[in-house]
Amino acid sequence: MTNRLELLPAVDVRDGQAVRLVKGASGTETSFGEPLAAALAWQSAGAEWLHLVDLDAAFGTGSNRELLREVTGRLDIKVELSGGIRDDESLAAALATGCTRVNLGTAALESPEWVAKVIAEHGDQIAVGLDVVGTTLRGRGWTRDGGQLYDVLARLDAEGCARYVVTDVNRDGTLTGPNLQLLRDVCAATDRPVVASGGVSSLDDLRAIATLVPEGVEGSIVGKALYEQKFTLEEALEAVSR
Ligand SMILES: O=C(O)c1ccccc1NCC(=O)[C@H](O)[C@H](O)COP(=O)(O)O
Repeated sequence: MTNRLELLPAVDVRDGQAVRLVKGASGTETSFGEPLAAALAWQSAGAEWLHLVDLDAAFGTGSNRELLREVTGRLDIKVELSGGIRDDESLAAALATGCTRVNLGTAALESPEWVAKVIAEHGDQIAVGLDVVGTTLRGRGWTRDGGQLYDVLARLDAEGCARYVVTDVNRDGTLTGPNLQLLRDVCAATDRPVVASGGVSSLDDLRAIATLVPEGVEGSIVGKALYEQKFTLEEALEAVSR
């Protein structure tokens, strides 16, 4: 684990476009244009990671697989691929893009035996997204309840899960700030690195997340704040560099 907070600018793709949702809800999209243009802009600005999401695959409304493969192939930086990775076929396609790791969501809740198998097979290439409301997990593009956070966390820890991407669904895409207490609580419950996701609105939010690095927060995904130009990626990287 590094001492500096890693930043993962997000490109969430729906129907071929980069979009942002409010609270992860289908139908709340604001479009921000070409995914490849956004990804290349973050790379040029100094990003070391991209968090790239196929929202159609997550919601079961289609697939942007070819587009995500093209975007990943055009980048030199590390890519975390998310959305609708739920079985051997979708996992193989995701890993074949050359991404650095994938983020499993629904599958971790609905197919625990498969997830245990792929964690054993792929190790550090598998992260699990813990998308929560209170301490209840949400699956299937965040439309169904999926069990209790700390029960699932204990199970995944025992199976050797390498890392968690933790999202407070009610903060996601709202620019209302990260749920720092949730991040602290998850870090206290696991010795695995945690990637924070959802709600970042300001450089102070990123500085606040960065104070949790000693507790186990490794990185932060940033979406809407960058698209709405609350700050630039260069400013964000500078803010967490010390
Ligand atoms: O990551 C997923 O698989 C996913 C599935 C369904 C709905 C949303 C999903 N991800 C959203 C994100 O990862 C956001 O880009 C990220 O939380 C950034 O949020 P914000 O900074 O609040 O815009």
